[in-house]
Amino acid sequence: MRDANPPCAFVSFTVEGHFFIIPDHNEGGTTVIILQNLRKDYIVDKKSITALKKIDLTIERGEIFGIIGHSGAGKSTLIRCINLLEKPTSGSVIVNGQDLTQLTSSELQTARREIGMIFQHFNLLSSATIYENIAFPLRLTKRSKSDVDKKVRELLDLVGLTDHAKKYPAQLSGGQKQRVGIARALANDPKVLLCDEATSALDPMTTQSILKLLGDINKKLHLTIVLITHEMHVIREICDRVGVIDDGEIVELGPVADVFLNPKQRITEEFVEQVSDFDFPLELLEQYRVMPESERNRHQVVQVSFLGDTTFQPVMFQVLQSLPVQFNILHGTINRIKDTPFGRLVLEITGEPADARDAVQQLRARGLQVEVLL
Ligand SMILES: Nc1ncnc2c1ncn2[C@@H]1O[C@H](COP(=O)(O)OP(=O)(O)OP(=O)(O)O)[C@@H](O)[C@H]1O
Repeated sequence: MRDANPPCAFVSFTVEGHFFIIPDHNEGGTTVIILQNLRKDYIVDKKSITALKKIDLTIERGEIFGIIGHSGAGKSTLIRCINLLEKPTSGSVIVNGQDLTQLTSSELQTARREIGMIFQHFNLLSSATIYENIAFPLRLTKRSKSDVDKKVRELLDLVGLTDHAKKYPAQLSGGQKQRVGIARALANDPKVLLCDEATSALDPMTTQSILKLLGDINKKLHLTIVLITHEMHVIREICDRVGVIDDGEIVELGPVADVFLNPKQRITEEFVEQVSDFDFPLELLEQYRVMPESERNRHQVVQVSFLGDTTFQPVMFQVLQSLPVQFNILHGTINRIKDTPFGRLVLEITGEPADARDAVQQLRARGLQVEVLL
């Protein structure tokens, strides 16, 4: 599990009130993106619209970082600030150790080769073949014809489109077009891939296959991926960490599993509910509420959440069997958050109230998350 605040491979210092940040070459080089105090105002009809207020964010090399938010929250502006397609009003954007806001336009052009990007509507050249679409960014770097050919064929193979090289975009499905977009974005071996709602125009099956491809590429190339989405299942499927953006601010940030298990903001709870397949019928609790108090006190209903290895370990049953209580499973599911198994059970614990409380404490002491429902 990664830290919410990953280690930084940059050193920062202040001289005469000015804040400086430079790469620390003695470190392993784990930090690839730093956004500092980022603000973006758009001016429309002489009125200012604040799209980003005060964004501070650090993204580690090799991680898949998701940004989720509702329409208008500032997601597109934020991701487009990372390659300076949008110029921030203030703040710094440090990618691969360079503050992009300080570069000349030709330096920025060079720096952008290290930052690939894919888009919701693919942005392919409709009059060029798939081969030519992928070759396009390579030709801008003055590579030899044979180098270009070798690289295009490697990329076609990577995204599974070797047999489609001679086709035109209009002859491909949406998923295949996005594969071309991915191949084109990877042509110059970028260190970062930005995904702007890359699966929003695709059906669920195709979305899965594109997310799988992005996950595989992340592992194979150790590529840092930043994606924006309004769909929590995308975050759950491939992201390591997530930032929730609301009204231009990141209101919650952390490893995906933590955010799923313990959402702190109402907006995050709403996003988590989008993908919740844990529909415990709350009316089941009614049968306890109508019991005489003396009998009701002997029943406790708890929801136990498991993450990672504990999901398949008999920890819970060992604890409950060691105490003078009986238990009964009322409801349960097992799912996955990225590669981590994640389970939830609703249990009825029957026994003396003190023993039931003891059971809850012992479960918590073993690292299980326990919420008392009744
Ligand atoms: N080019 C622009 N000119 C003026 N205002 C803009 C521009 N782009 C975005 N905005 C405004 O900035 C705010 C954030 O927009 P942004 O597109 O970044 O949000 P978003 O979360 O990506 O939304 P969506 O999911 O609908 O694309 C909104 O109020 C939007 O109207």
